[in-house]
Amino acid sequence: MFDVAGSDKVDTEVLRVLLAKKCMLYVACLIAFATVVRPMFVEQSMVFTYIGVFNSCLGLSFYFYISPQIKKVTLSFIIIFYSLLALVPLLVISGGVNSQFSVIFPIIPIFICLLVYSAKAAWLMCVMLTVLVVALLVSEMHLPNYTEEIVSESKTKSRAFWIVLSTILSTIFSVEFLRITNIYSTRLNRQANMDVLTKISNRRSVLKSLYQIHERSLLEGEAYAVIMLDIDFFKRINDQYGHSVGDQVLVHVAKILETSLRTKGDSVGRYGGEEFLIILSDVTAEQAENIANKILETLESAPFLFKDNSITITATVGICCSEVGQLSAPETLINHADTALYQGKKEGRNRVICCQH
Ligand SMILES: Nc1nc2c(ncn2[C@@H]2O[C@H](COP(=O)(O)OP(=O)(O)OP(=O)(O)O)[C@@H](O)[C@H]2O)c(=O)[nH]1
Repeated sequence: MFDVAGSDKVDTEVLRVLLAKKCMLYVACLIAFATVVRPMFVEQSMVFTYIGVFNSCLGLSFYFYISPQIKKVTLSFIIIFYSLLALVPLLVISGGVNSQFSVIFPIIPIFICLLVYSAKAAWLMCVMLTVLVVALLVSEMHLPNYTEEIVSESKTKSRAFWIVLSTILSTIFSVEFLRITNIYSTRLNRQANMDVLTKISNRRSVLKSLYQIHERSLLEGEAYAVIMLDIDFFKRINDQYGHSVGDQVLVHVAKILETSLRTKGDSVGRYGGEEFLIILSDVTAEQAENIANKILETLESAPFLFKDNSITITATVGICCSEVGQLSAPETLINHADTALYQGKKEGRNRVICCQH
């Protein structure tokens, strides 16, 4: 039953890093392939072969170096560094600004946006490429002409201008694309984690918080509490006032629960139907029991007002606290809290039961 929250651990960041890693392998293989095949069709200096071998080896070493744990900033720098290290010698020996390889420039910021998802990295690459074009332009008369091609100065300048312009344009478009996809992904993420009716976290999201709190508690040696809260005789409210009033009661309860908790460290979500899951971080069993009792008092003292009716709401709570040093799996704590909740229902409802595990 916890598959959804568990699979969230493999988040989009990790997938992006794996994609970047794969791209590094493809680029290395492509360069190696071009290094072997190109001389079969075009007469070329051995320097191209040496650069090709160097570039594919460099790409392969980055492929092995990149791991899912790598930081976004490091990955950005690797891609920028690799692009420049691969391009500069190639451009120097193949005609500088007039090289056939300079057309690759505008594609690089797009790649960076797709792989690292960083507008800053894309702009940094754009600036580096512009500096490179200017440096090649300035140093042209000082560098030996390996291609022995004669291109007029005005044509070289015009080419440099268009390369820089298209690199800037492609950076603007890719950064804008990134901004729009970010807006959509934030919206989708919010929808995927929110309960449609009560607007608090849904089951998936609260379970995710549970795993996060569990992992933090393991690291910091703190205890946490899992609380299952179920509204008493909710079916009667539905039957007596209708489902839409039942829905509003759920919203009312969700609001009370949300305002009763600390904004930092605690978490509440709708677990299903009229059942809510609350996670309290860094608490003792006694503190958790006090908080749960307070929540029940608040619920009872804040009836749901509907037309001329006042619906008093009570709930039953089952609590299970983790033990420092021997933290049970979150699943076990939920099962124990659930058992305590049903014991509370059997004993007459509107009460808090702490599990003994
Ligand atoms: N209005 C509304 N009702 C819901 C929703 N989800 C579940 N329910 C209803 O909640 C009721 C739960 O009924 P029971 O499981 O018998 O629980 P109860 O009446 O609260 O009784 P106890 O839990 O034993 O105190 C059912 O009638 C469901 O149809 C919802 O989203 N909106």
